[in-house]
Amino acid sequence: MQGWTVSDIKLNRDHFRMLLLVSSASPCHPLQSKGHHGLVVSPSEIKTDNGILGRGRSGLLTTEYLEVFGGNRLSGHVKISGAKNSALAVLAGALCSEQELSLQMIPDLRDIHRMVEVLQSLGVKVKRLGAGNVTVDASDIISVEPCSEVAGKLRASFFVIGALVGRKGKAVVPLPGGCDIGARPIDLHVRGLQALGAHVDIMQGKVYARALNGKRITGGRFHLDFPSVGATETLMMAASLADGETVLSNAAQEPEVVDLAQFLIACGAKITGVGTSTLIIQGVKKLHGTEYRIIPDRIETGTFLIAAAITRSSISMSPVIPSHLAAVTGKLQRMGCKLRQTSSDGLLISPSRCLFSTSITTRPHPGFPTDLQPQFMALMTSCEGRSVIEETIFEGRMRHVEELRKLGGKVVVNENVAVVYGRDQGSSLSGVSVTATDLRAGAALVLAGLGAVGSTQIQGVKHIDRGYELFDHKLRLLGASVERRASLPVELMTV
Ligand SMILES: CC(=O)N[C@H]1[C@@H](OP(=O)(O)OP(=O)(O)OC[C@H]2O[C@@H](n3ccc(=O)[nH]c3=O)[C@H](O)[C@@H]2O)O[C@H](CO)[C@@H](O)[C@@H]1O
Ligand SMILES: C=C(OP(=O)(O)O)C(=O)O
Repeated sequence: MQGWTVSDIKLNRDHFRMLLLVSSASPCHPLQSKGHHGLVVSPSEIKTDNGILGRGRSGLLTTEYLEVFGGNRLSGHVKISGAKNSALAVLAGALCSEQELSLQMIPDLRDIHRMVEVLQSLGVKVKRLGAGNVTVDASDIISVEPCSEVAGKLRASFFVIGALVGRKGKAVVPLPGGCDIGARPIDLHVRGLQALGAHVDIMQGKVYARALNGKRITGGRFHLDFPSVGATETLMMAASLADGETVLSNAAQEPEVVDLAQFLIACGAKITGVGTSTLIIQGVKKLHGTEYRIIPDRIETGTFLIAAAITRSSISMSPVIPSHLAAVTGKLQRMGCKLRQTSSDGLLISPSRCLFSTSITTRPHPGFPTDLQPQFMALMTSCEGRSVIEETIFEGRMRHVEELRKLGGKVVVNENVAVVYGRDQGSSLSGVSVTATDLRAGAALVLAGLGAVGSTQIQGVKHIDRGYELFDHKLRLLGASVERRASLPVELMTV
């Protein structure tokens, strides 16, 4: 196929939009390859002197940023979307089923789009029916190697290794991407698959796994040194289609792991101990079709609770499963927020004007979730007193600190412990341009902007779009002043 190259030209807005349309094609089916000199319009990456452009919601590529004017009080109700991390795991799990599946509450997110592309590259038929309803038909798997270019961009793509090894006896899966919050090795996935009867090699960025007997893995016993969410999910999928019994001990108990287990059970898997640290899985020959509804996103819920707290506003939200958020709501209550269930799945938060400092230590579920740590740090800068955060899950999850400092947050970090000084102790947020380095860091900066004086511009919106459905739109509906702005580059860089 012929390449599309452009050299030494200035592009006006229309040229640029045309190129963006071209470049919104799937990287798994590129429209063009690398040329000689000049700009190469690659589907995944367009370079400008501003950096690499992100993919916008409309399918166009733009360098977008969010502008938040702080100080608005929020009010009203927010609809919570389906859980990103459940939906991703269930989409991987869909590979286990030989019949069509009907999934509800699948959020419309960048990571979900990528996961769909990963499945499509394996021959899976996915139809988006709107309003979070999706059908997935993995009856005909034509490849056991997902498209590297997309799979390498998200963490959850790696989880397909379990489903493929279970269903087809082999898989070749690229090392995963995901948020840049630590080394994030995959040793537990690999050792677990070996314990279940697979031979695993890692070569040139790809993991090759195959059943030792050439056909089906056998199942086995595996103790996870750490209750890894992803490794538990990978192994649960593989074990569901193994020839024998599997016992996973020290398994993760996160609601998203439970959701995947419930989904697999609905497809005919035999799993007991769901929600505990020991999972016993009797392998079955095949899984069948089902209808399944994803749980509401507890991290999105927590983010909106913090949005209310940082603006000292009362808002309600649904659907919510309060038990999924007990560690978070407990902390908010101790800081001075009133929380009330308004219905079986509705939650109302009313913070007092003065919130007090607290301490959090991130832990596996039911402990405080690491995915809400950056957002909580933003909130702590607005409280009275000195708060302490200990991050124990990811060694690199403090990158938001530098950006919060630019906004006027006083935070001192020593290894994995951050001391956050409240507004009576030197923190005083006022708007400035900051950059999201990962998904939750981005959310934290938006929340900080809501509580800051003046205009905060958050660059790196592509990270936020990976995991929050219509984040800025939902905030606007609550009365926040948040605008998504596109900064079109004047000139594209040559490569
Ligand atoms: C797509 C998805 O569901 N992402 C979530 C999932 O990520 P993910 O599944 O990657 O997180 P894990 O629970 O596996 O990671 C937790 C810790 O275990 C370590 N580890 C993990 C696997 C392994 O083989 N070896 C190893 O050492 C990691 O480096 C990390 O320090 O759970 C995390 C912890 O709740 C969340 O923050 C992520 O949002
Ligand atoms: C870390 C996260 O996602 P991922 O594991 O996909 O990088 C997250 O959702 O906060």
